[in-house]
Amino acid sequence: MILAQGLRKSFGQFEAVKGIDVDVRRGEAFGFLGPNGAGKSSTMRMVAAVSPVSGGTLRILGMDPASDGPQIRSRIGVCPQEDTLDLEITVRDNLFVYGRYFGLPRKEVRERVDELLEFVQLTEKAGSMVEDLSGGMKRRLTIARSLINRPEILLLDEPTTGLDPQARHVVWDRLFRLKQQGVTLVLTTHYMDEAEQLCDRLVVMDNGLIVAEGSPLSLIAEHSTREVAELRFGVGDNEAAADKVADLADRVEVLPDRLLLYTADGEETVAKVHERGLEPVATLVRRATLEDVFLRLTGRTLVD
Ligand SMILES: Nc1ncnc2c1ncn2[C@@H]1O[C@H](COP(=O)(O)OP(=O)(O)OP(=O)(O)O)[C@@H](O)[C@H]1O
Repeated sequence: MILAQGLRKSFGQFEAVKGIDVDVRRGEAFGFLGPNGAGKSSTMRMVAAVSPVSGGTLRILGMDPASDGPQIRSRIGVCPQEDTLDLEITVRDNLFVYGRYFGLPRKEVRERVDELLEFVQLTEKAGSMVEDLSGGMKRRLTIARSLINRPEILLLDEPTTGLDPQARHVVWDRLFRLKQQGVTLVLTTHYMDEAEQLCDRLVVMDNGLIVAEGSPLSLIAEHSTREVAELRFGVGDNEAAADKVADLADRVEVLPDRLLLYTADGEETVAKVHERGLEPVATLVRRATLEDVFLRLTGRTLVD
């Protein structure tokens, strides 16, 4: 569906994407995970055929965005990071006007709009002005709008940024359904839980480069132990404690507010920490996540 080889994007002297290889297959949910500024949006804009490629090759549905932009854009859907809805017209009219841009006949657009309102659970809000919607409703409307042309690929740039947990789950649920319907999903996110929930495969980006790729589970298996014991000591005591427990874990990370011990059995490790006479203020044993993968690969947390 999407094939990039050595793909680059420059803004003047600054290189935002420094040569990445990506291969997105039909029907999968593919993610770009990385912190702010990693180059995710720049990549998405090239894939959406709205930003020219600076180097390397890019094919979308087998076509070249440099020469086949309109054909590509007619077969993909784009849900941008910022809601770009028209605030001064109704929910229904936002979809209707957008559908007409695609040159669809009125009757067909009307039917499609009803279908999409139902799909994103906004039928009851059809006559409301957009400015009266909650953040989650606006995001669902933007998703509905991106689906008006029945796209084969849906590009979503940070689909749940700024939404509260409940609204995020509603968006995730709709995206799952789209995937079940066979739509290929490509999304960017800096939330590792979102990447784990939604993505079959993903690439981890940092500083314009791909630092790892695979399924969430395979990335965790490759770059982390199964469990992580998080220990909190008093302010400034984490470094000193790290030296005393280093041999208890496969790997130790010292973060400003806590110590992470990577180990096969977190509870057992915590017990051994106590046996050594150390008394953390708080302990937590959890399974490893993509956040741990990112930390391992870059030395930073995703939210730094
Ligand atoms: N139009 C532009 N002109 C100059 N620099 C840009 C432009 N667009 C992006 N950049 C820079 O390119 C880098 C990558 O930005 P990009 O938006 O692709 O990152 P991102 O991973 O999507 O992060 P975010 O989550 O913040 O959108 C950043 O340093 C950004 O400042």
